[in-house]
Amino acid sequence: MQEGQLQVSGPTVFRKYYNDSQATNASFTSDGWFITGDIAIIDLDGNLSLTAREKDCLNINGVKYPTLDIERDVDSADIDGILKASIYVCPMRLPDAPSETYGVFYQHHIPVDRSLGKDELARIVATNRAIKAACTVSCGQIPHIVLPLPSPFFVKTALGKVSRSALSSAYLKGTCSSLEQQLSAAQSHSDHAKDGPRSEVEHAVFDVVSSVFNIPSSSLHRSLNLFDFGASSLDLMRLKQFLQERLSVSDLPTIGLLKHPELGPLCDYLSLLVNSRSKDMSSSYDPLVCLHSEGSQPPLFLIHPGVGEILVFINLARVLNDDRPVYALRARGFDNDDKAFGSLDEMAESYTAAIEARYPQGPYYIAGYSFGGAVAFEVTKKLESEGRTVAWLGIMNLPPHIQFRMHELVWLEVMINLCVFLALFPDGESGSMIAQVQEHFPELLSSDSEPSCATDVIKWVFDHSDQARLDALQLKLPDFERWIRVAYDISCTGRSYEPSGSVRGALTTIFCAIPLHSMGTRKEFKADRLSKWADFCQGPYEMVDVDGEHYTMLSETHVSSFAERLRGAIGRSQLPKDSAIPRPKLDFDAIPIIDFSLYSSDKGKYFQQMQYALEDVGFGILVNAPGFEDTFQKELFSLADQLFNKPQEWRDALGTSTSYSLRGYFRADTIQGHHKAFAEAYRFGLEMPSPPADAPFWLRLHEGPNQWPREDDLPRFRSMMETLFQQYRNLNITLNEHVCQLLNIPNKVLNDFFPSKAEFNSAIWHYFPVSPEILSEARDGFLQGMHEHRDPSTFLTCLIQSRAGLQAKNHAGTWVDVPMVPGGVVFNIGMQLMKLTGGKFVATTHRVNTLKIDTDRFVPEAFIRHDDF
Ligand SMILES: O=C(O)CCC(=O)C(=O)O
Ligand SMILES: [Fe+2]
Repeated sequence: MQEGQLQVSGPTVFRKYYNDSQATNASFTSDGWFITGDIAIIDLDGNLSLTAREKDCLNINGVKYPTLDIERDVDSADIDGILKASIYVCPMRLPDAPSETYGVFYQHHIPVDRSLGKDELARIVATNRAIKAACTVSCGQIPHIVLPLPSPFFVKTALGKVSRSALSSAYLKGTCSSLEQQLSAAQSHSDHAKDGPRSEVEHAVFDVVSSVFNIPSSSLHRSLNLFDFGASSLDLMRLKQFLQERLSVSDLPTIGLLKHPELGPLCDYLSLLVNSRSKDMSSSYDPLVCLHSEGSQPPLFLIHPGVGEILVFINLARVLNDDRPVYALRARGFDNDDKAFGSLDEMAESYTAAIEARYPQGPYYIAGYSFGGAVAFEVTKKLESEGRTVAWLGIMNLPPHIQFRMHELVWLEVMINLCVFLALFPDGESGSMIAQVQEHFPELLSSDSEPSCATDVIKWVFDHSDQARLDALQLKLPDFERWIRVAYDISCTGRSYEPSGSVRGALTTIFCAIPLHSMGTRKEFKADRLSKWADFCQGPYEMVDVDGEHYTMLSETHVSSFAERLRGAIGRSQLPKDSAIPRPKLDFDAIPIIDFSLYSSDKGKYFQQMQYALEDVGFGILVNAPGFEDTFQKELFSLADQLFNKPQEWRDALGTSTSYSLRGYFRADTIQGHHKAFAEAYRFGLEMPSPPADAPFWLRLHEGPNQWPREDDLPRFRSMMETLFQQYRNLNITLNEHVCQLLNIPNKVLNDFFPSKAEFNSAIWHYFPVSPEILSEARDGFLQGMHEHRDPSTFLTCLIQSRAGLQAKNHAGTWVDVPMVPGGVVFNIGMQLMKLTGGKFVATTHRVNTLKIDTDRFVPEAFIRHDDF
């Protein structure tokens, strides 16, 4: 049972649109069935269910793009000059075009037949350009037309929705051609002024690009990216050939195109190439080719299959749509005198280094197609052995043991495989091709290495390939020959490859397609071969069936469904990632010091350090945090010093025993038992009215009027402490947002729960220095300043300290000193935040050790819902 297009016919079905043969032709099959536009399924009992609307999707070369998604993306781009939800993406088919395209129409007040002023045109051109860019980013396809139209064009259907087909057909009928012409003239004028071609070579490049991609030159500009507007591997081959002809360059390196997908840089590169008349413009070998440059998530790295090229990933990168850049790794040996890699390990070494250099911070997402799967496995192990996090490893239809297969791959077969891969023979004819080649070159039978007659064989096969396909690929004999050599060298590296070791943390996904004939059925291939990956994964591992066969799983037909499964797998990798990685938490021997100003100058580094502090240590010291300058801190310490130096009776008069809410002064060294500490404190918070006398004590804790010393007794004390209090609040609110970014949740989530001011309190601690009298009470290197504990706080706890003395316990049980850094703010995680993050952030046990305190230590701190003291 399969879904299909619902077509209806019968006495109750209308037979044509009145006076509109174009609409009729578009909506009826040639034998008179009405194409409803619904996708439906009929079950075994004959029940019909509608499953989707076909017309809500664009169908470009067989790839479907939901129009609503594109509209939503344009809406969220907040483009000047359009109202929210007033934009319609309308599929259309131009006369004689092989595939559908689309137009974008939005509501505007100008009538279509009026001639417009210069400024008005310029505004609309800017809006249209922004819409075009947003659409192209959204679906990878450039709209055929973007037009503002007045409201009468936006006809509603019986269901009250704007009819997209009415918009398309109004456009196709030429109803808005005067407006279209005015805009197109204005646009090409502005393109020229701003961004258009600047030299002869550039004009030539624009012309060629325009004809290869069938886009008017007027809509090309230097910042357009070939991949973003949907270049396929075939397009690139054609582009290369046309550029070579037009620029009279005999051998334009493919890599030159792959590395300069933006028109501007491509023009610069080609200008240099032409001007220097040099054939060799490719720089030294770099395996990475960027196929998609945008996205907020870590990049995906894709490793080439046995043929060494990465063209097969271009479509995948185009439809992946996973908010992450995509890089492909291309084998060595295609360009200049580059030599192929001598071993799989050398290859993995080189790719690992390139990946690390491009994206040092990780985590890594890596996949390999066919032979590339084994390389991806080796790269993953190398990264993990260097302590890096690989979140996901994807292996596309390759078992771990490949030696037997690589030995099967004699030279002849490697060559034929490349032909199959490039579709140089009609379907199903590769077997007979092998037989024919063997008949012509009997010496091949006994040869598993490259035969002496290789050049003749290659030429013979080339001559017997599908010439139309060769033309379409623009593949010339020397390129074909070199390619076969690279592919053969790669397959040789696999002959001695023995998998060993295992992937530690990454989720490993094995994508299973229909295997090559010699491997049996998919079921057998999975059970006998692919499942052996389980022996090489310590982390989670899964098998995912995909559409198509070994060589077609990424083809135009299957690439969308493959992309969907790949996205799913990457998505799953994020869940078990943290629990699966056996990186021990609390494995620290120093407290990280983080420069807050990195947040502006190098966000990546800032978050990397923050992540380590929150996930692995539970503690950190921020320097350059706004509002905590060293001079400000010093004044606070000096005021604290003055407060605690007042006579005992003066301090007792501000004592907590006289405050319902326990605000004020108290001595911790008079407490008996575990909580006894050689310290005293002054507690305060936001000014609050006295709680009712009958309120239960737990509702009164820390909420009430402060017991401030008199201003003339201790000038500036109150105002400085109130300022500090504000600064802590502000810092917490900022850090909450950073925490959200690390947790990958909307920035405001934590601040939405940030408590009202009343629940935000402060204390100033005064720790007594070690003295001969109390020294005898020390046990195991510890004398109590504050007992060993974890904070109960829900948000980051922050404090400033005048001296060292605080210690945090690592996983080995060693106490690590939290150093005193002038102008620093110590922050740490409490148990609530640890629980809220499922243990991602760690609440670390800490204490204050009087043995470390040689002279009075003052600590004004801030806490939120923090009543453990
Ligand atoms: O005074 C210090 O350094 C630490 C204080 C503390 O851990 C707390 O109040 O929870
Ligand atoms: Fe604490």
